[in-house]
Amino acid sequence: MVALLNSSQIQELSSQIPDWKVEGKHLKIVKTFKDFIEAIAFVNKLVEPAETAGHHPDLEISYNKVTISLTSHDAGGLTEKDFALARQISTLL
Ligand SMILES: C[C@H](O)[C@H](O)[C@H]1CNC2=NC(N)=NC(=O)C2=N1
Repeated sequence: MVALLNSSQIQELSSQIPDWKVEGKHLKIVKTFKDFIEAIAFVNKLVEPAETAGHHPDLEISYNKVTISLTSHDAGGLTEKDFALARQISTLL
């Protein structure tokens, strides 16, 4: 299991991904698409990087809006894995 990050590490890493918000033990971003089809197409693009990383986002889809929430369930908070996946997801947005 990867180690939990401390608050100064979280502050430093989150400054590199300004589109994402730190909300408690999660990194969050909300992205709006043209319609449900495009929202789902985007969600499908997350499968490959998540499987490769062995780390998976929590997803909420509401019509054309996708909320992505990242946390390390096993560690009980934010780890380097969450930031690595957030940086990767940002390249798809
Ligand atoms: C065995 C496997 O590595 C674990 O079940 C993984 C899978 N993906 C995961 N993803 C996230 N976000 N947190 C986890 O703790 C987690 N655990």
